[in-house]
Amino acid sequence: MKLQKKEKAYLLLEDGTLLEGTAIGKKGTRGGEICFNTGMTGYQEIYTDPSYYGQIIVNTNSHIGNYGAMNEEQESDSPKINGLVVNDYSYVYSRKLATESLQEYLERNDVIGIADVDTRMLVRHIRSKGAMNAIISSELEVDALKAELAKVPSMHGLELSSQVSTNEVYFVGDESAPLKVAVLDLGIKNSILQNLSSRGVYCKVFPAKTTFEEMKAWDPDGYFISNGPGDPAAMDYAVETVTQILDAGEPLFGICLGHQLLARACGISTYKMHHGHRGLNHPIKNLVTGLSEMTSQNHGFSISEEDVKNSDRVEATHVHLNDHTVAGIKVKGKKAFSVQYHPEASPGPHDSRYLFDQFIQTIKSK
Ligand SMILES: NC(=O)CC[C@H](N)C(=O)O
Repeated sequence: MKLQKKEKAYLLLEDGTLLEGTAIGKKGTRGGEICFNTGMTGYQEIYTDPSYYGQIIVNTNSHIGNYGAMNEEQESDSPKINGLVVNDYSYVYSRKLATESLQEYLERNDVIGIADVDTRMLVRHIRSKGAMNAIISSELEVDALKAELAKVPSMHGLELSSQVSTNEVYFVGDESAPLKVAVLDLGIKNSILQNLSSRGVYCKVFPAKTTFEEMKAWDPDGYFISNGPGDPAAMDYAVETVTQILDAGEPLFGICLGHQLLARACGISTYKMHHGHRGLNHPIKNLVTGLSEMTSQNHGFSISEEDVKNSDRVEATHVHLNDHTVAGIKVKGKKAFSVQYHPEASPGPHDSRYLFDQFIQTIKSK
């Protein structure tokens, strides 16, 4: 093992909180919205989930890096987080299948991070003060850092999907599969596409700003609206696409950002949560079956409970048992439904994968 020389890094929060730690990953300075994920495993899947684009992630699990990194655990082509905050960082790894250390992986992919931070204190701080911007630096002193932090845009009102979506159309699955689904890529995770293709779905993945007419020209059996980063209130272009899919009466399934956009297309407003839901053990109740499921979550916006209650267009199908936020909806009289959480897991429990089967049943009943 190469001996690591410890270099200082700072983490500065928008409310003035300043923490000192050790620089990890690539050296440099980068800001974003700070949020925490409570998952005990799956760090590489989290860092490569494009929904985290623009955000600095704090892992609450205190040991990070100890099982290294490997290609099969990428949820997109590279890490998408703007920064990483951890407590006990491991430069060595002890998993046979891993191909490199987390340090090699982060350096190679330009991810800036800080270790040796009291993450328990930091998480309690974010949980009581709410989501805010922050900046990590291994090169600037505090005054210069304050000036850089002031330039970091607020997540409120930010459109980010078009920056992480594919530029070119591509296909996933077997061309001779029985079903064809048009996928609107707003920052999609690989495991969603795997969950569809392994169930006999041939997927054509379209860039974020594709219109309904362009997708329809392929003559798909159904439409999927993906997860992704940013504020759904800044995505009228995608709300328009979803509205047209609904008007055409086509089967539609949305996950996370896709859920928020389906809600907006039905006149339900979205709002920024105090500090969001990010972890692998969020309890959800399915209001149709009465059964509960443990879910993987990653969202900082939510759809209005009040609007859903008063809506004659949608009904709630799932509720989050910790705070009673709406976790799933279906559109009355349509073949369209969505969930706020991640049935594909990766990382996380597999309780909710039945939703992919439900989508396929919905398409078949067309
Ligand atoms: N995972 C997602 O799709 C996140 C959706 C949205 N960007 C949010 O933070 O709520």
